[in-house]
Amino acid sequence: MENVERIVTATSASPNEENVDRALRPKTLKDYVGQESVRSQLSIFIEAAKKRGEPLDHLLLFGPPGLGKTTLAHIIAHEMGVDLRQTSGPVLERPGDLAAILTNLERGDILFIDEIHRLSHVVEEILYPALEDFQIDIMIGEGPAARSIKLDLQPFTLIGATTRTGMLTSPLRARFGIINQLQFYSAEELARIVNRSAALLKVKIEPEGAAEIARRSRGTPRIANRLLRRVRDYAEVRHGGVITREIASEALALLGVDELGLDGIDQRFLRAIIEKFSGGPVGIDNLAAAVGEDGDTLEFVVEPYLIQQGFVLRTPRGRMATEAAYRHFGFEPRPAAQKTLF
Ligand SMILES: Nc1ncnc2c1ncn2[C@@H]1O[C@H](COP(=O)(O)OP(=O)(O)OP(=O)(O)O)[C@@H](O)[C@H]1O
Ligand SMILES: [Mg+2]
Repeated sequence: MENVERIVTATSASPNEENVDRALRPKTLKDYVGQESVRSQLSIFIEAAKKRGEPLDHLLLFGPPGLGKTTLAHIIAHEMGVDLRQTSGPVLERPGDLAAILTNLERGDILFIDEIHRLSHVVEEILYPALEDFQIDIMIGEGPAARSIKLDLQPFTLIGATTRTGMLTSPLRARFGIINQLQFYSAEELARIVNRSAALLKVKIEPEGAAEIARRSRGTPRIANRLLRRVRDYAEVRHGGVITREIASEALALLGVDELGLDGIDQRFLRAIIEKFSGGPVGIDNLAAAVGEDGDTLEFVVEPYLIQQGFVLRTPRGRMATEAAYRHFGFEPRPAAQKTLF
């Protein structure tokens, strides 16, 4: 069962949800909503690479969970007309695991490594010459008889995805020709995504219903699609299936998602800064303890959206709640709150 309180957390929860993710994934760059600058850059790079008959440059995609990194990797493969091999940092335990994949790639193929910041050092070292010269050095045999041999690879494209670009080593980062950051989506873009998903899922939805879901989706397509499915359940049981604005709004309130799309963790996070730490500044570890959540989750999943929305400031001395956060919870802003900033 999905935990209702965490409904707007973007992390993909269950294998079942991954199936839905896949079914709702746009297949072409044209159907990929939003991310204008990334999209227009990529379409030029893709066209140029195709004209030259060369593989695309290695590409790094980063941004919070659920914004469409995996989707984009698949779209690029589709647009280039090549196959995509998907793996992830933690899955590649030994150099041999990666070598096996690399030597099986065909010319122009895409290797997609999710959570690339979690590659182990020894595996990462295999990757460097592979990316640069399409060659790998592997050790054959053991002990004194061990020797290293070079293997040639077919030219390929690496697409790395990460939520935490800061954790990438600089040699690895330097080997990407293209680095793209995905941004949170606007409510209008999310409404387009909700309408598209509703059509695919054969859900009846009014434009205001889609807009309501979009507004409360934390700028994140995965959350928009998840909320759509929850609201659909509610509409089917209570209202004969059509999602109107009122029904969306009622259902979302029931799910603990407030008018701005903030869920249980967001609310506890902001309230803790305000109520337990007098508005901050407070370090992420203290906050994690107060909220009962893992610090990394707070920093890389919860906080980015709250910062983007102007509820939290990240300062050298820690996190601070802004006036907007005080007002959102109906508190009088702390008089000194803004002054301590400077
Ligand atoms: N630009 C987009 N247009 C339409 N739908 C999108 C877009 N981006 C993402 N989606 C939808 O959101 C879902 C989640 O996207 P995706 O799995 O690509 O996110 P992700 O960035 O890889 O997340 P994670 O960091 O958790 O791996 C997909 O199923 C897809 O349907
Ligand atoms: Mg992904």
